[in-house]
Amino acid sequence: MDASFWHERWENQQIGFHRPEPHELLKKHFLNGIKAPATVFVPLCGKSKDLLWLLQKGYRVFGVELSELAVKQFFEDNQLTPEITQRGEFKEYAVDELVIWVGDFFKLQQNDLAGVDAWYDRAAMIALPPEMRRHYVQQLCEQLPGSAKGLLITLQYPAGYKDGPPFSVLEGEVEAGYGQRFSIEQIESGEGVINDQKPEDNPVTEQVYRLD
Ligand SMILES: C[S@@+](CC[C@H](N)C(=O)[O-])C[C@H]1O[C@@H](n2cnc3c(N)ncnc32)[C@H](O)[C@@H]1O
Repeated sequence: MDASFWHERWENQQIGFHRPEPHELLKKHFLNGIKAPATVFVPLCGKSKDLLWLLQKGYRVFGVELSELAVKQFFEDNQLTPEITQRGEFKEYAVDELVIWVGDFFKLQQNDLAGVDAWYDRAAMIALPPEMRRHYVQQLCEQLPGSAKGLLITLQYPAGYKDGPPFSVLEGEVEAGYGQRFSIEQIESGEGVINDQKPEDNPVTEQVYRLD
C-alpha cells in the first residue's frame, strides 16, 4: 500500500471510513483519562469529525494527514478558514487551536511532536497492512514524548472475512507493539461495523484501549 492508494480513495471519494458524527467511543472514553487543555495528536486524521469534537471540548488538536484534499474538505465542510504555512516537508493548515499537517506521518520527527500530551487513533493503525503497522507503531513510540497517553480504537474480524483496509488487529499485536512503551488496558470490546454495514451475523468487533 503506497500513498497513491489513499490519494485515489480521496479523489474518488471512496471514504466509507469517514463518519458524519464524532465517534461514540471517543466521546465516551476520552475525557476520563486526559484533561483539557492537553494537546492531542491525531495521526492519519482524514477529515474526521473527531478533530472538531476534541477542539470543542477544549483540547489543542494536532492532526497529520497525507491527503491535502481531505484536509481542504475538512475546513470547507466545517466552514472554517485555515491559515496555510509551509513547515519543512509538511503544509500546515491551522485555525484557532487546531493544526493539521498535510504530509507523510512516517516523516514526523521528535521535535514535531514535542508539545503532545496525548494521542488518539481511530482507523489509523487498522488502516495499514501488517508490515506498515509495525512501522507505524514504532514511529509513534519513537517520536511521542515520554509522558504522552493514548486512546486506541481497533477492529477485529475472523481471518478471511474480508481484505483490508480496515485490517483486523488482535490484542496480542497491540500488546507486542505498544507493551514495552505503555501500560495497556482494554477498556471496551463490543460490536463493530465496517463502512456502516452490519450483516445479520456480524463478526466484527471493536476494541478500545487506554495506553498510559
Ligand atoms: C481509514 S482513514 C481514517 C481517517 C480518520 N482517522 C477517520 O477516522 O476518519 C486513514 C487515513 O490515513 C491517511 N493516511 C494513510 N497513510 C498516511 C500517511 N503515511 N501519513 C499520513 N496520513 C496517511 C489516509 O489518507 C486516510 O485519510
